[in-house]
Amino acid sequence: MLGSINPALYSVFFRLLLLNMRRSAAPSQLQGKHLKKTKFIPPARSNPSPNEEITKLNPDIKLFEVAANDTLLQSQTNPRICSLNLLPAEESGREINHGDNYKEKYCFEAPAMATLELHHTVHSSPKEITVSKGQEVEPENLVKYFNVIWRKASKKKHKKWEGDAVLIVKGKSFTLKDLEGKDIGRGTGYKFKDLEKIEEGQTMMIGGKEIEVMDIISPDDFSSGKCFQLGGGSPAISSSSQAANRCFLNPLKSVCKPTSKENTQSIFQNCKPRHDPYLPNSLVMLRPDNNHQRMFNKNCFPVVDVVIDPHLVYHLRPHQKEGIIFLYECVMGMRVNSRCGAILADEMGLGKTLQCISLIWTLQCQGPYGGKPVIKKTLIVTPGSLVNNWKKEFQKWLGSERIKIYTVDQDHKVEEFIKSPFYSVLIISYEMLLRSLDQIKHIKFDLLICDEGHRLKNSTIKTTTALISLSCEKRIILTGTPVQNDLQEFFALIDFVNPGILGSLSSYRKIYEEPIIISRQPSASEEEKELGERRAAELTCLTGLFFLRRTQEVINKYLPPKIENVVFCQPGALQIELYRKLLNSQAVRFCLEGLLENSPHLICIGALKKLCNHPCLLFNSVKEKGCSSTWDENEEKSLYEGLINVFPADYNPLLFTEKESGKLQVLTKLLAVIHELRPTEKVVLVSNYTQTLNILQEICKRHGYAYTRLDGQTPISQRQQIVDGFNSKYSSDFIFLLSSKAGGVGLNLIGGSHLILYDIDWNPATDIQAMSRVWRDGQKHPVHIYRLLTTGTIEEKIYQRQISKQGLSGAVVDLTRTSEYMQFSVEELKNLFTLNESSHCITHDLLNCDCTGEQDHTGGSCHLHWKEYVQGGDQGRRASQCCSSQRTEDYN
Ligand SMILES: Nc1ncnc2c1ncn2[C@@H]1O[C@H](COP(=O)(O)OP(=O)(O)OP(=O)(O)O)[C@@H](O)[C@H]1O
Ligand SMILES: [Mg+2]
Repeated sequence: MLGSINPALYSVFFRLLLLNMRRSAAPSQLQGKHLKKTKFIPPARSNPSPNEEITKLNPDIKLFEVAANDTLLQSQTNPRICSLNLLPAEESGREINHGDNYKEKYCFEAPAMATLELHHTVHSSPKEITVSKGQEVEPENLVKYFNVIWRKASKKKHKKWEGDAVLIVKGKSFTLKDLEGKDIGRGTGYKFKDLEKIEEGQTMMIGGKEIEVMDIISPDDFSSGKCFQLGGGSPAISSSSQAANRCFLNPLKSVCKPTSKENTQSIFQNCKPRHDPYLPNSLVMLRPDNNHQRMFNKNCFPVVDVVIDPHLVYHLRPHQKEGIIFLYECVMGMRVNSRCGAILADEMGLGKTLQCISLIWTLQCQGPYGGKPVIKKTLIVTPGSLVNNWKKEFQKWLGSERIKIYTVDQDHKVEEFIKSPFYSVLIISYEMLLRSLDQIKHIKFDLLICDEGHRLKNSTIKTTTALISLSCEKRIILTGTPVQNDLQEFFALIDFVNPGILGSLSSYRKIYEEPIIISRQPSASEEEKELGERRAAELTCLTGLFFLRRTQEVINKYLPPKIENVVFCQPGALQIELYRKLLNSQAVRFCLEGLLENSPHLICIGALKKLCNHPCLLFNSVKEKGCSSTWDENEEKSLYEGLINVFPADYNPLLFTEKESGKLQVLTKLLAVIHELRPTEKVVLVSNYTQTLNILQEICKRHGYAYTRLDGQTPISQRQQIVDGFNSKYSSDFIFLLSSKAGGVGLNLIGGSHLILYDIDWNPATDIQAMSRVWRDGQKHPVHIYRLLTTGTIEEKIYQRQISKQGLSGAVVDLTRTSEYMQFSVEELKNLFTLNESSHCITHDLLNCDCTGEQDHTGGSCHLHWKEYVQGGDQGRRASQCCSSQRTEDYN
């Protein structure tokens, strides 16, 4: 009986396992200053004129060098740089609050690569091996690297150099690589004496190619890959990147050009910061350096401080201030010369929306040159469920008068936005964007924000190609779960925001992906490992300039505590019998023998997962397919054959009972306890399947719980209303039924303080996203997360896989990856297709926990066994495990 449940029982309700699953990403490395490299200059013009020298520093060509070495140009006197500056000269060194870690502006956390762990370890450079005779290294092992230019051997009079290359001399052999990393020449058997003598300026014939040695490359520059970035025709400016070239256009040109002399004068006279930069808490953006001014301030407007609206600053958390500075510098092309893209990959709930709103509001009203606004129109593309959430956030932070927002839905077409001069921000879902692309293409957007942008990981999908086709060069991707375990997908995100910055895909593969992947293989040699690590560090360094990720730790102190519980539930009798039968089916046996084609294991896995949720979910398939005579459904037939006899003869799936599913039984008890003991608190109940949500909805009805529901069928226009209704303190809803596919990302469900994940996904990122819906800014109560797992079944195995993957990678994984892409070995399938009935909880057994798992809970005694340990490196997080035991029968 509900009334008789002891409150203490609430806390020890089930077998618990608390695991803190994420680790902080380590900080990125400061990008070092690169030495200026000799470039590919045709020999006849080997003494460049001063102008050419400047051309060499054109960011299009010397991208990484200039990005890291801004001072190079600043120190030069350039008469074209405006000297008119309304602030006194000495002011340039004044104290203005540029945010907490302003000084370390390039030290934000870099992208953490999950499986490939592309991060952070900058290893000492490989020992330099030279060919000098005094050394004891065997000649065959000596390696030297050179920048060279090359051309085919020819007797023609007017020969042309064809390009830059890297010459690698090892012992008696050499390899010539172009700047995309491809081998373009090889040779062996050379006299050691000849190779030993190679020096700058020397020309020689090697492998049918004439080369001229430009300079020596240090082993460090070779292993980091820098020597490939800096040459002429640098991959950083590959032809794939039209947009990259467009970055050099003056971002202000459409909004900043003064139309008349008077206009110019008035700009000069009235030009002052919109907000006072000297107030104690003012947040002032970085002033453009001389290089930037030369590029973007063609009209020589006075430089004015850009100051974030104090109204916003008042609310901003420290990490949000840093985030705004980061975004500002990225989109203004101040971090990587003339590249205007950024990826803000803060973990869920850190307020990426507010950071973007602050940026939009700032750029729309201000600019560093003459105070003229940098942008006019912004396009925000977001999942359907979040369109109105964005609008609401704009209103929350800026009210409805400051900025006019237009959201597109069935009844509000893009045409309205085009016709009206009032709106400056267009918010649209990814689906609607594709439908309205023709109209959208004709609008000039100055800033593009792609929320939950991990979906752009594939450059060939329609959404990505549609967005790439928009001419806007200031692009921001927002994501709480960036693609981090696949280097190609990572490339797609990077290339979307800063097209061409990593070169072409083929050069990226040769220079970064291949060495990194090879270095991770167990068979990798020391040399390969070292090379892979160096390339990974270099890649992290480059992308870290415009990739920012902070973990939830930064907001911990503003939020109430969060308690994560993993609840292991014993399966019901019907479930066990059906489960055994499924595992004995011909389909499963064939899978284990590798005898069937077309991934039949996915059908088997799907059936087992349904069964774990509730046997009634399987009944219809069993009835239809188990008895079907259609040849096509042979595989499913062989899975379900004979199962119908396990169900009671008069079984009616509509009249399902709680007892038939261990998890459902636990769930109903849990809901009852929460309802009784915390009557003012609400529950978010999440499933990956609509059919399961139907069952959960039926449970709500049976128990008289007021509920609301959001799934894929809910019209987009109604979604925010449903969310607002639930979050309102006046709402009588006790339960929010949520489909993780439809509403797992981005939603704020702070009205609920209990979140129950009814089923588990293969991809931990999906679960983490769903779990982050309630533990967010604005939450008033301590948050309880419950993950329900059926003991001994496939659910426990998936959970273990999740933990081990996260443990290994220490970072999130790709949100969009589903089981269809998963490969299983026969061994893994054997493990998945086993029912462990002998143990109460195999996960608990694997943890080697001291607790016996056999506590007696009668009388409400709480026997919890705690272990605390520190995970990770310097920023190691506290993770807690709590093991307790309870059989579901105890609650009958
Ligand atoms: N400085 C702040 N003070 C108070 N509330 C804030 C602040 N910043 C953000 N919030 C609130 O926190 C909630 C979460 O913010 P937001 O939706 O922007 O998170 P997010 O980073 O986009 O997370 P997700 O990756 O899940 O989409 C919102 O309700 C937002 O209004
Ligand atoms: Mg968001």
